[in-house]
Amino acid sequence: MSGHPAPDAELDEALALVNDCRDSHGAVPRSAPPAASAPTPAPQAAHPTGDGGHHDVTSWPAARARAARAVPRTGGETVAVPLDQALGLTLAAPLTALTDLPPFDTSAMDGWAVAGPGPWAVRAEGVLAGHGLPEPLGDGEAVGIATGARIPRDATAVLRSEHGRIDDKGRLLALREVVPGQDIRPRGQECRSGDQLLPAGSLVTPAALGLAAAAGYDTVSAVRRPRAEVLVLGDELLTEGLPREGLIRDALGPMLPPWLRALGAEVTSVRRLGDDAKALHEALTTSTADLIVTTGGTASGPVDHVHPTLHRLGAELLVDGVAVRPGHPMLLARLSPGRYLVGLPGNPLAAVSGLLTLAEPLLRTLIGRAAGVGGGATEPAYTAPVRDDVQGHPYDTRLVPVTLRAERAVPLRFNGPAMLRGIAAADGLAVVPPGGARKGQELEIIDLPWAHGGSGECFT
Ligand SMILES: Nc1nc2c(c(=O)[nH]1)N[C@H]1C(S)=C(S)[C@@H](COP(=O)(O)OP(=O)(O)OC[C@H]3O[C@@H](n4cnc5c(N)ncnc54)[C@H](O)[C@@H]3O)O[C@H]1N2
Ligand code: MOO
Repeated sequence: MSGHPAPDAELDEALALVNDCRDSHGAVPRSAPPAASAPTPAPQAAHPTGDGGHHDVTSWPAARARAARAVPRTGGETVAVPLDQALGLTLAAPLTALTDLPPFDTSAMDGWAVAGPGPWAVRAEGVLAGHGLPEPLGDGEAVGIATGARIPRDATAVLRSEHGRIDDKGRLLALREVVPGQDIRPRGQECRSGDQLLPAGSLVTPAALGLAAAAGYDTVSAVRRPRAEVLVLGDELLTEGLPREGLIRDALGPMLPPWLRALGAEVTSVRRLGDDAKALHEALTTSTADLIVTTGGTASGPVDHVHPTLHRLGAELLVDGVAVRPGHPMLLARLSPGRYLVGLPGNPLAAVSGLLTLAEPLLRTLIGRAAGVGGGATEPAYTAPVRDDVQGHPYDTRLVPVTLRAERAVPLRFNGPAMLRGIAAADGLAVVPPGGARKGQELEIIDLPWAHGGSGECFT
């Protein structure tokens, strides 16, 4: 579709790392001036949309901010979730300790609990973790104790097993100086009952689950995952086998559900509707999802049914076209209070762009993790210097797949709107301001869910 020559065929490698960041439609001449310092984009881009000019195009930062603010900050519904199902959710309320931690004075080491200065007479029966309350110690007495066991009343210290010796009269001798309180973890050392351990809005991580359990929780109060439904439009799409006779494989049906899950949604269904306006209308009127994500059909071709269907439904278009490449026909609509639609362009990298520009900020607010939203950014901005000059669009932001090497962002080839080869090897998308970027310029990086660790844990 772009009409660009294929990348250098001699460099037939999985991904070459070059400064080859052409616009898909050849809209940017090679002489387009790279920006020495990035201009601040205007809230509304002033240039024509290229699709008939039927709407105002929103700047990329403004589109993200609008998507983040489309939903009330209160976020979604609060639910009590058992700990084993809460990973990846957001805390709807602060995690407050239900107990002191530790809940009682405990021994930090295996050895003896001792009372007063030694040598000590050693009791016959020791104290183990999880057992009943031991008898108080008298002055000059010691009792064998295990790590985690309750400290007997009136004990003054714990002597580690390697620091004590039983003499031939059966008395315990200290081989080191004994400091009062040593190796005793006093009740409440970590927290007192009622202390806030994590604020509302925190991600429930494996560590948070451990902390919640230690602090007495069986369930946590979390924000319900927003329900998302994916509607894949297009008569040309195959779900299996090789492309043939003008038909191509659907790349978005397999890609979007796990990605939406990584952004916090519960994907209830993926439906392939073809280019059928009636089916689309019916799907939009009957869906109970919080978020419908459509793919394709956003432009103004003869079978691009998204705009006419939204118009017919009286939906409120919150964002209708964004000054970003790829992906500029993306849109965000409110179907009714609490029900949203993100229209992703059909070109696969353009769809990724729409997902990260509109669906991500919207979902962040819906899952209650929008605390950091301000001035349009949906997360605290994170930047990296770009390794090479990057060609820009004269008016629009560009999102360019990059890998991060030695703390520099390396632009990847195969970044055309219809290509997934670059993004599949990327760690993030660099945000290239209108006019382009110079080698060494700090660019905002949008992280991809798999960028850290690659364990797949993000796709819960
Ligand atoms: N006259 C104009 N035509 C187009 C414009 C424009 O401004 N004026 N914009 C172009 C841009 S940019 C994009 S992006 C696309 C957006 O098109 P749609 O959202 O209407 O998507 P389709 O036309 O249905 O498909 C576009 C392209 O993507 C392929 N596709 C669609 N779905 C999938 C899928 N699930 N998996 C893989 N590939 C998919 C489809 O076959 C087309 O090649 O419009 C331009 N046109
Ligand atoms: O080029 Mo289209 O940018 O949005 O694929």
